[in-house]
Amino acid sequence: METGGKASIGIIGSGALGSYFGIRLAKAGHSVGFLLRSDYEPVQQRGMRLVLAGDQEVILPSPDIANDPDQLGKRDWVIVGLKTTRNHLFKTLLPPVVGPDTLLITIQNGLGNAEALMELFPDNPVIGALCQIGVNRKAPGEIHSFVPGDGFVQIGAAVGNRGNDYLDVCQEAFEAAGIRTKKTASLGEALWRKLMWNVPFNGLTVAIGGKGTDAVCGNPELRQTAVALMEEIRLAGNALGYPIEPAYTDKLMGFTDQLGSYMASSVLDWLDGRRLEVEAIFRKPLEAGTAVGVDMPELKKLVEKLDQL
Ligand SMILES: NC(=O)C1=CN([C@@H]2O[C@H](COP(=O)(O)OP(=O)(O)OC[C@H]3O[C@@H](n4cnc5c(N)ncnc54)[C@H](OP(=O)(O)O)[C@@H]3O)[C@@H](O)[C@H]2O)C=CC1
Ligand SMILES: CC(C)(CO)C(=O)C(=O)O
Repeated sequence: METGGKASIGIIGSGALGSYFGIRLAKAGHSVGFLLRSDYEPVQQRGMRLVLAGDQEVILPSPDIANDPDQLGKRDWVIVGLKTTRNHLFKTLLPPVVGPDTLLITIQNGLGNAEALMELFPDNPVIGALCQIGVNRKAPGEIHSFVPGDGFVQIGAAVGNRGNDYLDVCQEAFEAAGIRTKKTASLGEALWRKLMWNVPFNGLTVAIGGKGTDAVCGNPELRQTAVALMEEIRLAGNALGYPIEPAYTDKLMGFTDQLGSYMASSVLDWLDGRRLEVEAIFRKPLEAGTAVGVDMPELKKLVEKLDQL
């Protein structure tokens, strides 16, 4: 797709976050096809809607939907919004929509997603999009954004991949669709910085029975554990070559204090009985940090706890 042009986009994993991107990009004039599973019939009848934090709505009365990836056909871009627990489905869901030049964009949390895409499609451009966006699917095809202003996304190319050539056009299309987008020269560093928040706050809030972030921030012992987890991740990131400064821990704690009772996506999964993304968000960082000699006792305990749930 040329700068300023419109892309043909497939959304594979049209849940909360995938639908958020798809609805915004469709409204901006791109040709977006959504792969749906359980939501297919209700969305066929009622369409899709995005309810923004101030109650404003973006409505797609008749979105282009499919319940089989073959019906979507090859796309210019494919946005992957599956939970990482479903990454084993890449090999069946993606080949029908991915052509030789299709840009693959993973909007998933955690480690290993871009790599899994590159393993299947070694010659395709791959971009990781790390979302500081908070959305929830309250009914089929009905997505609620609960971060005022919607937050933002950080995009970066996977190492050794031609995704770099697509960052500008991707940023431009996202911005034009109302998705605030920053570029990063190091997807790895951005991932480890994001893990510094996801590990303590997605993990501890589940481990204590599915609570908001204030339950961790407001309890001295849990707060100390959250800081210790952040430090373990930061040091692992440093050992892997990502220069994350010590002050970043304080910055994230200060930011989280402002959130009030925020329910991380893992808490919503846990409360709804969905599988937790333990591998991508917790176990892979533990393995990667340990492999470069960083002691991660708090993360080890957290993984053991999450495995028992
Ligand atoms: N929600 C958020 O605010 C944020 C989420 N993230 C990350 O984004 C990723 C997606 O999260 P989220 O959108 O919340 O997850 P959801 O569970 O809402 O979405 C996942 C979607 O994948 C679909 N799916 C699963 N299996 C198939 C299949 N075989 N065929 C077709 N569709 C399938 C599900 O369909 P079905 O409904 O039928 O199960 C569901 O719609 C995760 O990695 C998460 O950590 C990151 C930042 C914020
Ligand atoms: C970015 C954040 C904190 C939600 O926007 C998230 O990653 C999550 O809830 O899992």
